[in-house]
This record gives sequence, structure tokens and C-alpha cells, in this order.
Amino acid sequence: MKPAEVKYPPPRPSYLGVAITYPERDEPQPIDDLRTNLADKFLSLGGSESESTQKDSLGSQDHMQVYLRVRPFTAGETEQKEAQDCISIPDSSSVLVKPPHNSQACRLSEKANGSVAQKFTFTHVFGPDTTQAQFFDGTIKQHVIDFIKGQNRLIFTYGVTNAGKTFTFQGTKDNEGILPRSMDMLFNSIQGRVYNKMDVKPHRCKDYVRLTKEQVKAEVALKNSVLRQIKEVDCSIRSNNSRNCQDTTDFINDEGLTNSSSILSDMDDHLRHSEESKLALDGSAKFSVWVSFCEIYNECIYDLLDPISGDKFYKRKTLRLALDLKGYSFVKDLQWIEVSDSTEACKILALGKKFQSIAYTKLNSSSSRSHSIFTVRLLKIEDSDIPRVLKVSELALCDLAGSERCTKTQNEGERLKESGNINTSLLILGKCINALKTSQQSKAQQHVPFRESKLTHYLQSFFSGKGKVCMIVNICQSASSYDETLNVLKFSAVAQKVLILESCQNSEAVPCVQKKSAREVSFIINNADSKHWNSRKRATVQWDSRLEDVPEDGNDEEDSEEEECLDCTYQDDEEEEEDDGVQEDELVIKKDAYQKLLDLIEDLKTKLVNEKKDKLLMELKIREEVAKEFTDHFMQREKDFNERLEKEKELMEDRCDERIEIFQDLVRKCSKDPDEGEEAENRDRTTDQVEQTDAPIDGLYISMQNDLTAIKKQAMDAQVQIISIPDVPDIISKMEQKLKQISCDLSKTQEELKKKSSQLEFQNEKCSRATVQLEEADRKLSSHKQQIDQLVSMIEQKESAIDRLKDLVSHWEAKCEDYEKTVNGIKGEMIKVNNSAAGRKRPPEDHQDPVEQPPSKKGICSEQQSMKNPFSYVSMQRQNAANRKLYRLKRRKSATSNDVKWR
Ligand SMILES: Nc1ncnc2c1ncn2[C@@H]1O[C@H](COP(=O)(O)OP(=O)(O)OP(=O)(O)O)[C@@H](O)[C@H]1O
Repeated sequence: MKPAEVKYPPPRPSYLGVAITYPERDEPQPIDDLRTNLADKFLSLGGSESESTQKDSLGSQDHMQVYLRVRPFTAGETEQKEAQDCISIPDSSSVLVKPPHNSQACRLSEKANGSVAQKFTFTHVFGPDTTQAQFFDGTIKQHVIDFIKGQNRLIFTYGVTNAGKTFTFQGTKDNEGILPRSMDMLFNSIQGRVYNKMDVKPHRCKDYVRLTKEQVKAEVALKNSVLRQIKEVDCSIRSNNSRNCQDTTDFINDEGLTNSSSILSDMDDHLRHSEESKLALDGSAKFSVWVSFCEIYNECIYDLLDPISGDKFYKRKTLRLALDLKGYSFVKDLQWIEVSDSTEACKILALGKKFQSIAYTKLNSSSSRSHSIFTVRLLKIEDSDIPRVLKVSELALCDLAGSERCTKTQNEGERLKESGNINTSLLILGKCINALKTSQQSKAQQHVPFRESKLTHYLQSFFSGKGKVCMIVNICQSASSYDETLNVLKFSAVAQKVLILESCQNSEAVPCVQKKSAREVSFIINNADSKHWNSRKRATVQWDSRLEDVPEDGNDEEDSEEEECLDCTYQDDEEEEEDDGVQEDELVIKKDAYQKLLDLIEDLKTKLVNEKKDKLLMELKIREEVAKEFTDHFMQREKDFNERLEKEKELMEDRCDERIEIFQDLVRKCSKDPDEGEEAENRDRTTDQVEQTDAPIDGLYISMQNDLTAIKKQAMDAQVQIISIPDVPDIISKMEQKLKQISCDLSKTQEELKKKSSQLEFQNEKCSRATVQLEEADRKLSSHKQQIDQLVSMIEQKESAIDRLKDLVSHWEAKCEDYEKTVNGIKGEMIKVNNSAAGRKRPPEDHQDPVEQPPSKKGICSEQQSMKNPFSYVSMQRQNAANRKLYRLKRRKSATSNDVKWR
């Protein structure tokens, strides 16, 4: 996104973080802090020396540094048309925010005949095209340089969920964020000067502690165990990844939290050592680097380097916040691991990330559910026989969890609880920042509620002078998160007005601090601190140490041992001091010179008084200017508001007129009502007529009315009877007796009912059995019916066969008759032939029916006869054959008739 070239009117100082454009003002108003600008002028009058002391290495004032980073749209956001030009970057230090189209904010502004564009200024604004390297160079690089030089620095991210905080902090494998880059830069700068002996270590309440040989061994063992754990986790991730063969870099653990494994498993590829990020260091001092990593999850602090057991009932150890001797908070019992190069540091970061609470939410697939704090402590050591620690500096990098609206994330259960805790702690951070700003801008001290959350409690040290603070604000440009983004920007506008003043007893003072006893040091520091802060109108309120802090008493065993170690070193220093003292005693100053010095002091005193007077006058002038500016500004605003009020008034009058017209219309309509009443009456009448025609309904209605009167009458009678009842107790006793009787009857009836029921059950059983039998019989009946049907069909077949046979019989009978006739004819012919052949010698024998006897084959005539008369023999044979045939036919006929009879 290219910053548009917009011409602005000369900046007008304003305490308002928001510039509202009215119709007559086309351009947005630039916002600058009145106080800041005047302070600049004030300091410049004081001379170049004061300017150089006031401005830090980044070239800005003591205010909190706030950098804004705008995240590019994701593919999903582009698809959902989230790009509505809500965010624009007019120049490198400001951002313009406009409500999305059709939003309520947009409609409201349109109603007021203007458009609301809000402008916010930052130390630097980084657009969506900014690379990780550009971002690092433009923001954190200078802070890392300061850290290497011995300053304490706190860097924390702020923004809504999914705005790119973790991406900015940690980055990805190919696109590393500020943390790995910081480590790279640190180790590039101290290359070849890393102090590996591990015999001095940062300690909870002291800046550092000397370790005995046994303690060094324990430290080495601890480091090895952490490195071993990294290897183990790395192996398990690799095997997990290869088993699942998934592209995703996150996996979900038992609690539904996801663990990032990307950096850990690819850490071997991490070594880059870019020579660009490097600070040239003077001297021969060596550096010892120690890191710790913890998280604040659901208001509990956990060490992320504490080895987690595989046991599912394992409960992580919660750590507590404690105060050190300077009144700064630190996490008690947090592990510090010595690191020799950036790879080790990044591996430790990745190991901690693995154990950090990260989970899937609707808005971010790997959303941080806790605030994580990665702290680096750098010990500058003069490597001699007895190593001497010259400086101790701290770089705290906090990746805060993002604020989230539950309506958007739709979180439930554990996620909802986490959201609640995240939002609460961020809200308290906002409250603290607000209170700090208010206190610093007014003389009245205000209570800063640092103690209301673990996060603010931890951060308090930096807001109380431990070191400079830098805030990275991450926002996304999507229209749907406009409201949340606006809130973040408003918070940032307030945050950058907070003064962060480094206390003078910074780590550089460690060697001289060690010359005093611990309690003395604490007293001096606190006194100096309070003086320093009072002179600069410090706004923080002293802590209430009654709360859950664990104040360092320095009396425990461990401490006493350490104290002994420290005493040894102090002795050396004290001896040196004594030597110096002897030399000082020998120094002789001449009286003239002494007098000159006194005069000089006097002169300086008067100069100082004059300077103070001038400054007071200057302040007066500035105040007048500020007051005038304010008066002008407020007059302008008053004018604007008056004009707006006029417009609103006109608008309201128009609306009132419209409403009066509407009411008048209504009144007119109401005045026409009598006519409408008549119409209604007519309508009623017609409906009555219709009802009258509807006779049955009418009848029903009448009968119901009758019923009703009857019921009423009955009720009246009952009431009269009740009233006329003479003696109610008698009736009650009678009724009770009756009730008893009825109860007895009821019990008898119930018994009978039981009997009947049992009988009924028995009958039912019988019935069911009978039903079963009936079903069986039914089945048999149906099978019999089937058989009968088969038989009937057979009978039908047989009958048709009989009919056919009868036809045959009648046919054969007819044929028989024919044969008989033929036989008779042949007989007659034979008789005639015989008669003619025998010549009447023998009288004809009685004629026997050939049918009666089965005719022989030879027939009735002998062979002799056949021999005698061959012709008659043939005719005889024929006759015999005919007779046999006839006989067979008769037999068949009789058999058939018998068969039919039988059937
Ligand atoms: N500058 C950027 N360029 C490209 N992608 C980015 C950028 N910033 C963020 N992202 C992507 O946006 C997504 C959300 O980012 P990230 O997880 O860092 O958000 P977050 O603010 O840390 O969220 P949460 O508070 O829920 O942990 C990630 O997929 C990340 O890769």
C-alpha cells in the first residue's frame, strides 16, 4: 500500500487523539500531543546538552514507543469482501481509519452530513507490504543495540486475535520474526566473545550470582537436559509428521490445544548469521547470555522450559511473582538457561512454544491462549581470574494474547474461560496505561491498578523505570473487525503519551551498588528513584507489598551463600577504594584555586538561579501559549458544535413539522369515523341477516342458551339447598359413613375386579390358545381346500375323459350295430349257402348267439367242412373274426360302464 500524498494544514497541538471532519473541513486534522511539542521547545531552549540527554538512541522523547503494523488480507478475507478501505496510511507515522460502508458508524456520520475519518499517529506505521526484515530494522533493531549496550528493554505486542502478533514476534521458518532476528543480531555482535564458563548467572533478586563448581555442574546438567528434551520433542514431531504426512505444522494435544512444531523441527536450517545485523563492540569484555521463557495462562504463571511429564495427571508447577530489592518484579523460581548461540536460543524458544497454550479458534487456527514472555539477560563480564560483571541488561519480549469478542470466536468451555482471562488482563493493562497517562499529565497522583492482573504486575517494573518500553500494535484491515481495531488504535493513542523514564540506577550501576549492603542499596535506589521521578512528575503509585508477592529476604540459605561470594568480590573493590582514598588525602589544593573554585560555585549557583527563573518564565509563557491554543481550539470547537447544533435544530424542526403533518392526517382520518361507523353498522346488520338464514346454527344457539339458563337454574337450586341444609355436621357424619360404606364397597369391588381381571387373564390366555388352534385349523382348512380344489379339477378332467369315452362307446355301438347287421346278413347268406349245400339233409340247429360264447378261432365249422367247401370256410372264418371283435367291444363297453359306475 503506497502512502497517499495528502497535504495537511500545519499541525495544531491537541490532546484529542481523534480528528473529526466536518463538512467545512475536508481534510482530517493532524493529532499531536500538546505537551510533547512544548516540552521539545522547552528542552531546546535549555541547550544541546539537555536535548541529547533527553532523547534516546531512537531520536524521540521519553514516551513509550508505539509501532503499528497492518496485516495484509488473507485469501479468506478477500473472498468475504472484507476489503472496504477502512485503513489507509497517508504517511509513515499515521493511519486513517474509516468505518466500513453500510455500518452503523458510517450511517451515523452520513446523517450528520459529514464523514468521520479518524487519524492516529504512531512512532512509525508499517503497511501490509512490510517484510519481516524491514520491520525488524525499523523497530526493534535499535532496542537490541541498546540492550547489548547494557539497557533494559521491554517489547510487547498488542492487538486483537488474528492480527499477526505471533507472526511478527516469532514468524515462520522462512520468514523469521523479531525474536529470532534479535537473537541473531545479539550473537552476531558478540561473536567470539561469548563467555561460556557459566559461573555467573542472572539471579532472581540480584542482578547476577556467582556459582560454585557444583552449581556450575548443575547448570550444565540442566542445559543438557533441556537440549535433550528439544531433541526428543523434535524426534517425536518428525515421526508424528511423517506418520500423519500432513502439511499442517500444528498438532492438537489432549487439552485441545495445538502445539506449533514448525520452528522446532526445522531449527537446524535456522543458522543464517546475517552479517548485516551486527553491532561493533569495543573492548575485550565477554558476554554471557541467559534466557527464560514463561507464560501467563488463566492468571497463572508457568515455566515453559520446565520439562513436562507424559503423565496425563501431571500438573504444571505454577510460579509466583516476587519483588527484588529495587522493587522490581520478577518470576520466582523461573529457570534461566545459558545459551551459546542464536540456534540454541531459538531452539529454546521453539521448545517453550511447544508447551505454550495455543488452540484452534474460529478466528485463528493457532491462537495464543496465553501471554508469553521470553526474557534474555546479558551479562557483560571482564574475564580475569575472578570474573567481574560489568553490566547486566535485560530484553523482555512479550507476545500478548489477542483480545477477542466471544460473539465472533463463539468460544465455549475452556476457550471461553481463556478469552475471559485474556480480555480482563488486557483491560487492566489499558486501565494502567490510562491511569499513568492521566497522572503524568496532571499533578494529581492516580492509583495505577498494576496489581489487578499478573501481566500488569509483571510489566510494572518497566513502567516504573527499569527500562524503556516499546509496544507493537498489530491490526488487520477487515471491515468486520473495524470496531475492535478502532479500540486498539484508541488504546495505542493513549499508550504513546505515557512517559517511560529509565531510572538512573540502571544496570551500569551494579559494581558501585555492590559496595553497599543490599538493604542500603535498596534504600538509596528507592530514594534516588523517588527523587528522580518526583522531579519529573512520576505518576506511578508505590506498590502495596502486602499482596501475594514473595519479597526477597536474602536470609535464606542460598542467599547467604551467595552473599558470601559477593562479599569476597566487594572486599577487592573496597581495597581498591581505600587505595584511592590514600591518594586523595595526599592531593594538595592551593588557596587561590580553592577560592576560585568557590567563586565558580557561587557563579554557577547564581547562574542556576537565573536559569531557573528563565525556565519558570519560559514555562509561564508556554503555559500561556498552551492556554491560548486551547482557548482557540475550544472556541473553534464551540463554534463547530454551535453550527452543528443549529443544523441539528433545523433537522429536528423539519422532522417535527413532518410529524405534525402526520398527526394532522391521522386526526382528519379520525374525524371521518362516524361515516365509517354507519358502514360498520350496516355490515353488522347484513351479517345478522346471514345468521338468520342460517337456521341450524340459530337453533343451536337457542338450545345452548336454554341449556345455560337451565344450568344457571340448577346452580341456583343447589345454592338454595346448600343454604337450607339444617345441620351440616350431621350431614358430614352421614356423608362420612356413606363414604366409609362406599370405600368398603369400593374395596370389595376392587377385589372382585382383581378376581375378574385374573379370570379375564385366564380367559385371555385361553382365548389366545384357542386363537392359536383356530389359526392351526384355518391352516389345515386351507390345505384341505387346496386338496379339494385339486380333486375337483381331477374330477373335471375325468368327467371330460368319460364324456370322450361315452362318445367312443356310442361310436363303437353304432359300429357294432353295423357289424351285427353285416353278420346277420352274412349269416343269412351262410344259411342260404348251407341250405343249398346240404340239400336240406339236416335241420338247422338252434342258433347260438356268438356273442354269448367266445367264438373259437376255428369257428363253428369243422376243418372237414372247410375242406369240403373252401368258400364257405372263408366266410365262416370271417364271421368268427367278426364275432370275436363284437365280443371284445361288448366286454370293453361293460368294463367302461362299470368303471364309470365305480367312479
Ligand atoms: N504481516 C503478515 N504477512 C502475512 N501473513 C501474516 C502477517 N501477519 C499475520 N499473518 C498471518 O495471519 C494469521 C494470524 O496471525 P497470528 O497467529 O500471528 O495472529 P495473532 O495476533 O498472534 O493471533 P492470536 O492473538 O489469536 O494468537 C497467521 O496465519 C499469520 O501467518
